[in-house]
Amino acid sequence: MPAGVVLAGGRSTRFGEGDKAVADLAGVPMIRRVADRLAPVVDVLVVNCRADQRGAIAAALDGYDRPVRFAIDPDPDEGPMAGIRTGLREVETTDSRYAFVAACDMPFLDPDLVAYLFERARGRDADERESPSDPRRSRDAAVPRPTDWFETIHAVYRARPMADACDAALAAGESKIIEPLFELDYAVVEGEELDRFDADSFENVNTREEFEAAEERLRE
Ligand SMILES: Nc1nc2c(ncn2[C@@H]2O[C@H](COP(=O)(O)OP(=O)(O)OP(=O)(O)O)[C@@H](O)[C@H]2O)c(=O)[nH]1
Ligand SMILES: [Mg+2]
Repeated sequence: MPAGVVLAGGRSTRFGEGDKAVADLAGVPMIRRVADRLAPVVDVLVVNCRADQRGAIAAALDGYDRPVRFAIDPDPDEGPMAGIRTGLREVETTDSRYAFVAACDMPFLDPDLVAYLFERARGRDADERESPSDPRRSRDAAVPRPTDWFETIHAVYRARPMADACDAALAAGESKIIEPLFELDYAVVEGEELDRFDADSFENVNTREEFEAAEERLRE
C-alpha cells in the first residue's frame, strides 16, 4: 500500500509566471499530470505545499482517483528537504510504509519505473550487487542514478527513517538532499537496470522554455 508524495512548496522563480505546480500544461495543470501518472501505482497521494497554495492545488486535483492529503509546510521556504520531511510525516499517518517522492514539475514520470523502485526498496526482484549475502532484504530507500547524480526527488523512501534523517540533517544546518540518504540503508538503481524505463521520467520543468517544450511534446 504505497504512497506518493508530490513536493510543490517552491516559489517557481525560474518559471516566473505564477506557481508552476498549477500552470496549465497542454490543458492540464502540471501537478495533475504528475498525480495522474502516479495514480496507478500509489494508494494515497500526499501533497506538500504552503498554506496559500492549497486551494489552487486542491482545485487542480479535483476528482482525482486516489485520496489526497495535504502536508502543509509549518515554515515556508525551508527548501525541498524540509518538504520531503513534512510530506513523509503525513505518510506516517497512513497505512503506507513506503512513499515515492517526486517534484510537482515532472510531467513525464514513468509509472513502471515508480513501481520498480517500490519493488527494489521492498527487496523483491532485486539484483543487488552491493550485498550478495542478502540480496532480498528490504531497504530504507531506492534511489535511481541515471547519471552521476542521485535523483533524490524521484525516489522511494521508507517514511519514518527518511523523515528522521531529514530532521537530523536540517537540525545540523545541512541543506543538500543527498545528506539524509547517507544515513539510510539504500539501494541504488542504475545502469542497465534503468534501460527498460522511460528516461524522460527524470525530466523536470523549471523555465518557461522548458515548459513550452514539454507542452509541444504533450500535444504531439
Ligand atoms: N516544501 C518546499 N518545497 C520546495 C521548496 N523549494 C523547492 N521545493 C520543491 O522542490 C521541488 C524542486 O524544486 P525546484 O524545481 O527548484 O522548484 P522551485 O523551487 O519552485 O523553482 P525555482 O524557484 O525556479 O528553483 C519542487 O517540487 C518544489 O516545489 C521549499 O522551500 N519548500
Ligand atoms: Mg528551487
